[in-house]
Amino acid sequence: MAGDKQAETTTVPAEAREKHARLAEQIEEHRFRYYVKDAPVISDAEFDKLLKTLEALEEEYPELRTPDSPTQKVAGSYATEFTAVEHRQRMLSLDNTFNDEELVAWADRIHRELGDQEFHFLCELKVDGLAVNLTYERGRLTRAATRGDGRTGEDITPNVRTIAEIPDRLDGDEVPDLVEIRGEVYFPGEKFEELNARLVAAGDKPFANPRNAAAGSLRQKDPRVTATRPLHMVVHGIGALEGYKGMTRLSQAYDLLKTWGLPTSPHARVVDDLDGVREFIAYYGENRHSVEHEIDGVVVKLDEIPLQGRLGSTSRAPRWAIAYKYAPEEVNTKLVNIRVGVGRTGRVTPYAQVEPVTVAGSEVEFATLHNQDVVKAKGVLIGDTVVLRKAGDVIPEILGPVVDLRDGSEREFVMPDECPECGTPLRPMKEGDVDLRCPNARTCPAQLRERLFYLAGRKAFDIEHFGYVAAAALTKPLEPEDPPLKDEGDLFDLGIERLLPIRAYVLDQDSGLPKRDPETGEEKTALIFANKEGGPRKNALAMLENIQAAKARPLARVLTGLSIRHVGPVAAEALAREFRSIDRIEQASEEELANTEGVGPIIAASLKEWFAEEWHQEILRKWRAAGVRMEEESTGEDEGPRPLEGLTVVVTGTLENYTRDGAKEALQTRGAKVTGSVSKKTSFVVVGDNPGSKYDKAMQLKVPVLNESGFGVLLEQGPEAAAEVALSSEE
Ligand SMILES: NC(=O)c1ccc[n+]([C@@H]2O[C@H](COP(=O)([O-])OP(=O)(O)OC[C@H]3O[C@@H](n4cnc5c(N)ncnc54)[C@H](O)[C@@H]3O)[C@@H](O)[C@H]2O)c1
Ligand SMILES: [Zn+2]
Repeated sequence: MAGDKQAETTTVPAEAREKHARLAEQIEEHRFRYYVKDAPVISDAEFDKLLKTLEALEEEYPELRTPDSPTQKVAGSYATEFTAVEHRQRMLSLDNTFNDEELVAWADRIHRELGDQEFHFLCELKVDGLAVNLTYERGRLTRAATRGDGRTGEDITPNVRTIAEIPDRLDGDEVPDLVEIRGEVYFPGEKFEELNARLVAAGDKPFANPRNAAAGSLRQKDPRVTATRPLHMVVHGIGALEGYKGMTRLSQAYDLLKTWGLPTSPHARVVDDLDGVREFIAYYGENRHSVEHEIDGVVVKLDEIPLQGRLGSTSRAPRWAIAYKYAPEEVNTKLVNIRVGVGRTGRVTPYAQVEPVTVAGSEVEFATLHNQDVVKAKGVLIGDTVVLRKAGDVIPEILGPVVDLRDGSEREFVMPDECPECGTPLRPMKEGDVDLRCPNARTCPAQLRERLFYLAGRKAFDIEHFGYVAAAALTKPLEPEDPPLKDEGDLFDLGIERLLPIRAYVLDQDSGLPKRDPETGEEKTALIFANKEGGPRKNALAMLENIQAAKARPLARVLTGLSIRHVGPVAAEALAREFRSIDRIEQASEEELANTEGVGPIIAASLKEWFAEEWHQEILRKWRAAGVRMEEESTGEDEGPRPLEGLTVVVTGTLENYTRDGAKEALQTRGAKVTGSVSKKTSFVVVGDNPGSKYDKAMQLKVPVLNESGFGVLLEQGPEAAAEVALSSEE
């Protein structure tokens, strides 16, 4: 019986054996593309899944776990362009964990092995680059090599010598006879696009992501090419060591390496227990992008070097260290199309439409591309498989193409000459600008739709039930041909009769594209405001009611709703507070506007431009006629007397009894205008400690200057009394 049982467990079904062989071959192929060609065709997450599948298969049929299996080896190989060199001590990989349970299991095992021994965890960042081994003999860099298969790497000494951060000679007299320094070479993310732009311009292959760029840049046949690449290194370990004693803690060894001039990481941290490790993991999970290099996780190590030796290693990884991997932010997907969108201010931007993929927990179908130069710089073609990245809450972006998967059917993106929504020829925003713009601001359906959507949004009129679909339907219905809104001027005159017959596409707010029926794939159209019986929908009536209610919104919101360039909610608040009516804003000189705190010259110019446009004036006329608020209503609190009306005051330096905002408010509630710069028209300059150049300017222009007690006089007794106590340049 016992014999039978054995036979059962050791017989691997042919099917499993074949599956194993197939997977192993695929894995080796991907490793070759990744480590030797620096051009993987699948994402790391996909690759890890293949490896996990293989591991699971070997778990089920341990017989398959031969020393040759990809699960048992340090991944990697070496290319024939380089001379093969043996590492003195093997370069290992790391075991991975993806959750707390696995981390606890790893730590438990250490506790078991070490018994009562005290030990510490050293937490480091897992730098996403490629491993290098630097050999220093008597303080001189004699060789640099890639990891290769862990025993044999590629000699890349001349290339590594081009990296400024890596010293040719170690500082200090007390250096070992021989030491192998292990570290990670990385390519900084913010330089990545620039590199691809250069490569594409020269007709070369762009890289898919910064990690591949690091590997590809370092592993150049010609080190002069490497020298042009902004490579950096972080030290993360020590291999062979001869003629040096007394390294007992890895963290202290790093401090020592630092004194030798090696680039150690400022982020490593020693902690006492797993809670400390968890904190470190959580912190960098949140702040993953505040670091100078890409990270794909955290590496936790046993800090005590002698104890590391006691734990030892498997054939591929040390037992005294483990990598905790964060959720992947990069996936591969197909670039289905590059479309162009028209924004609220008419800016026309290309964006990528990709085959929907899930990344960092959400489904992504669109990614930003900014402008046509960015599309070129990234070197992506329509139809490419691309690496898409979604980092935290940031809008998804395309890193680069997977060039090796091209089949010739891909095509280049061509920026259209005409607005995709209204056909107007596009123009640069300003002379020499890359960004193009649809100049048809008034009636371009895209611009009007975006303006209306913004106007109805939280920051402006805040009109409930007036969403993107309604904005689109009111400006570009399928039926009737004539839209109820020519521009936003007509908004407050809308009545239900005009709305009922409207049929339109149901638009997706993110893309501006019609939503599709999931079954038929057809673009959805609907009667937007009428119900099946042809009567008004509840939502439509509520929307109309809310539109009417919105007429009484505070002036700042009305201003925001006008979509004047650069005038967002903050500037609108400043304008409303200062001028208190649209008429007064219009009548103010550009200089007055520019001198208003929170406004400035750019907004001032933009306001002047806006008011000069006839159709904008018509919007104001119509809104006024409809009863939209055009003046700030005086609130109870600041309705008191305004003894400082007509004065312009500048506050500079630090006051003892007032914050800057407090001083400003005290002036404004009394009717004074507070500006940021001193001119001849300034009535008073209030100076605290360390006033700086505004004080000098006041002296120069002979503007009365008040110290803090003089400021008190101004507030309490008014301008005449204040003038008496003012300092002036005569004194
Ligand atoms: N997309 C593909 O086709 C493909 C193919 C092969 C491998 N890969 C990816 O490569 C990785 C596997 O590579 P691996 O076997 O080298 O293991 P690994 O990258 O998961 O971990 C080992 C390596 O981490 C590096 N490292 C970074 N920071 C470190 C630190 N602070 N301390 C110690 N080491 C640090 C070292 O270079 C070490 O060799 C996986 O992410 C895998 O997805 C992808
Ligand atoms: Zn247009």
